[in-house]
Amino acid sequence: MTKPKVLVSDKLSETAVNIFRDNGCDVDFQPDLGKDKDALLAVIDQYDGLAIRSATRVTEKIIDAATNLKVIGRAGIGVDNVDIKAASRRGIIVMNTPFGNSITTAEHAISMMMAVARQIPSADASTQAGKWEKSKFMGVELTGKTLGLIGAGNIGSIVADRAQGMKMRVVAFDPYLTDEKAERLGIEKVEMDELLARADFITLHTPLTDKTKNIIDAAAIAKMKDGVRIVNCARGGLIVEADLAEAIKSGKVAGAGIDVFEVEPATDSVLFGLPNVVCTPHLGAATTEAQENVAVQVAEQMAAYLTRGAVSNALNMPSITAEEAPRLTPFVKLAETLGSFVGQVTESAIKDVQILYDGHVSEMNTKALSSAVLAGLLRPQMADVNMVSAPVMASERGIRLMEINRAKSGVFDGYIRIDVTTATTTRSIAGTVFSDGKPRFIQIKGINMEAEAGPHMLYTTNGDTPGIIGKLGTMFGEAGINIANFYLGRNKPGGDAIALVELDAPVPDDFLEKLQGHPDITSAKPLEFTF
Ligand SMILES: NC(=O)c1ccc[n+]([C@@H]2O[C@H](COP(=O)([O-])OP(=O)(O)OC[C@H]3O[C@@H](n4cnc5c(N)ncnc54)[C@H](O)[C@@H]3O)[C@@H](O)[C@H]2O)c1
Ligand SMILES: O=C(O)[C@H](O)COP(=O)(O)O
Repeated sequence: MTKPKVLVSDKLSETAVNIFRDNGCDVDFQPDLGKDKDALLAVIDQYDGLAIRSATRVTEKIIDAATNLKVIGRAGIGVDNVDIKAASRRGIIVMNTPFGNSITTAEHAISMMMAVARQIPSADASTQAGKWEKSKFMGVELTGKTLGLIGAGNIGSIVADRAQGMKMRVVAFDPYLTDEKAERLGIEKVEMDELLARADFITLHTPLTDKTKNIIDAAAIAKMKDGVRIVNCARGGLIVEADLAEAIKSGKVAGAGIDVFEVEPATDSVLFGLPNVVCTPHLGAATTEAQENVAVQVAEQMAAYLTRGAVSNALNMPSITAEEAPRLTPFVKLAETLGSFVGQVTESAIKDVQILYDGHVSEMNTKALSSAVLAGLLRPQMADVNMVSAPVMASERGIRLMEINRAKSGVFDGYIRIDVTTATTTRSIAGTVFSDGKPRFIQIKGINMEAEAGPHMLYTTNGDTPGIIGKLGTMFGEAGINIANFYLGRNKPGGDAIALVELDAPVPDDFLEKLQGHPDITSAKPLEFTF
């Protein structure tokens, strides 16, 4: 088997290279390549994995050219430099390392807060310039002051903890912060306007999203206390730099610590040179410890996915641990097969997909299984869809997904049933996995049967009349088509009957037409399954 090939296109610790190699991947370490988008574009089709930090911009154009890419690994937290939508559509997993640099970044935010409180950079420059400007650099204490956190996730929580150690009172605005977590952290949850009105120091710890972009603008600054100090070690674009610059000049804002900029690298900024503005070049994650953490973690995660199918910390796919992967894999295959069956017999737009997980299957990673059902269902329409892209494709097509988990309710220890509804009908199929690890159909259209899924199958429906099975068998024989397996089922004597026929090769077109024109056969559909 050829080894997966990984490109490291940013400045990652070289430990990552060894981890990739030790875990069965070939790796190209080109730490400056990511900054040159044309160079990246020219080589990206050679790689199965791309490991990056924030300097590589993985645009839709890069993703379109990345015909072999399976995983993008961000050694760090923010993934705003990756077009996740485009990656998902192409079935490429995007993973990050959500905790590896959080302590380091929180410490940087605290350092910035202290540097701004005591004007340390300017005092240092002045002192080293031979001036002794003791009265010029009057600072403020942190003890007893109110810190307002905008965003109280991983980094915000650590900042809160460290600030409390310095006897600050901490309030936070974060719509997704639960009351229980706020209580556990010992912080007061407040609305944005209250935070702006009460905080002596404001630090930002949110991702850059449509909602957080420009969250600190002139209007927000106007609601702040006079003499407030602001720190941004999260993302450029959260603060409108021109508005902050005006507020610094007017004295409304007494200082700012800025690690991240609207445009990076920031070689020029309206904030440069203003009094008590402390700037660093996106150094939040820049410690030996954090860089080692994120490099090791991203390499382990990517290699685990490329060589063993384990998924962790993916932003566009449910996690699958290396331990559960072997047990889950046959059920993923089953889920895809059930989806594929219905996808192949459905020729109109799908509205709803209901997936029932019964018995022990309901305790598995059903998110991953649902992605597999959708992938199987959509593949007849979209050849390249996979478990990553299927949920996006389904939602873009307005397909509603509903999952039901249920305790064991029948003879099987566990099974999956899917009901797929179009404008005119609902199709239903159920299946399970036996100890041989192979998918079995156990019910089609509510009719019980037990059929092993094979690569080439024919599905027929007919009225339950005497002699039909013999007629079918004769037709196959006369056409010289060998039957590998023949499975039958009916809802009641004389009612609806179905047959699933496994063949050694795909059903020839002329034979299919003959079957479809036969007066005793209601429908005949060829089915192909890839395992
Ligand atoms: N400067 C650096 O080098 C550096 C290093 C690491 C992380 N970061 C950035 O820091 C940010 C936070 O990282 P994290 O690990 O704490 O992420 P996180 O996901 O743990 O926390 C983000 C928090 O922001 C909150 N949030 C989302 N939308 C919000 C809104 N509209 N208003 C208020 N809060 C909102 C979320 O509920 C969440 O609690 C990320 O953008 C990350 O990229 C920067
Ligand atoms: O989101 C992050 O992890 C930080 O912004 C760090 O970015 P960097 O890896 O480019 O330093």
